[in-house]
Amino acid sequence: MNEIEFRQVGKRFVDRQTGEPRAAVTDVNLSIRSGEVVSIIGPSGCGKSTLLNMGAGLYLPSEGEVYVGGQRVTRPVRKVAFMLQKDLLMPWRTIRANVELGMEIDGAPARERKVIADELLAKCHLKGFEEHYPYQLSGGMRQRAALARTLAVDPQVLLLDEPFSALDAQTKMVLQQDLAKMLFEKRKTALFITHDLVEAIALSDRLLVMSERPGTIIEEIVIDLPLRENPLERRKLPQIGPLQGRLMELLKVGKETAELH
Ligand SMILES: Nc1ncnc2c1ncn2[C@@H]1O[C@H](COP(=O)(O)OP(=O)(O)OP(=O)(O)O)[C@@H](O)[C@H]1O
Repeated sequence: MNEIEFRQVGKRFVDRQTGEPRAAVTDVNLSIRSGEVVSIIGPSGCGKSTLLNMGAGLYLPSEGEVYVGGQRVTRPVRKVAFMLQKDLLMPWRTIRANVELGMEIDGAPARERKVIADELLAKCHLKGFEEHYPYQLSGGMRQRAALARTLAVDPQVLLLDEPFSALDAQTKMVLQQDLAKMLFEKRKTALFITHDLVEAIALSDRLLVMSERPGTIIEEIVIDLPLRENPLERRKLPQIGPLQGRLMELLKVGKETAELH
């Protein structure tokens, strides 16, 4: 079954300079099967976040339709969780209370919330930090807490907008490993945005490459490699280099700088 589907989706925003509507994305068609992890890569400003916002029901498409779990998305839906570069933890709540937030809104009993939150925090290597406040944690630990909070509501679909881009390289790789493992074990569907080409290859079943604004999908690349549940090992495969090279060609990385010289 297709868990996420975009049918001829376009989105226009009013241009701040001209006051006229201007297309941010155009004619986007994509289908993501249940349990698949798909990454979107593309130049800055091509509309990646706009696509994710439409998937989450935060923006409505100007044209076309978005479906999640077979249902048309017209407002934020419960089965979709969003994770951003900023952890958005509430500073006045403990880490456990932050993880419990979504379950609290859903009306889950306190005992059940605590069991689920503590289990997820342990999986995210935050055992012993349940009673700490966000300011007492490092950036990487806060992002782990944000991941635990995202998973606590047991969403069908995860929309991840550059969740690790603010982290240092080593912390990022460890978090990718945790995320990949959990997505694999729980058979979650995920749509992931990143500027990091190796991260995209290491984590995904498939990549969608977007053009410059107005963004549309110009290429689909199936990552026919093992070890999706273990990106630390997948990174070491010899196919990674050539795949990265192909993506750099598609994104014309370095071409503009070369022209300047
Ligand atoms: N709410 C808005 N109002 C007006 N213009 C917007 C709005 N949101 C996005 N845009 C414009 O739409 C285009 C696509 O933005 P978007 O943030 O989706 O791109 P992106 O590919 O995620 O960028 P980046 O890689 O830099 O994060 C940009 O030119 C942006 O300025």
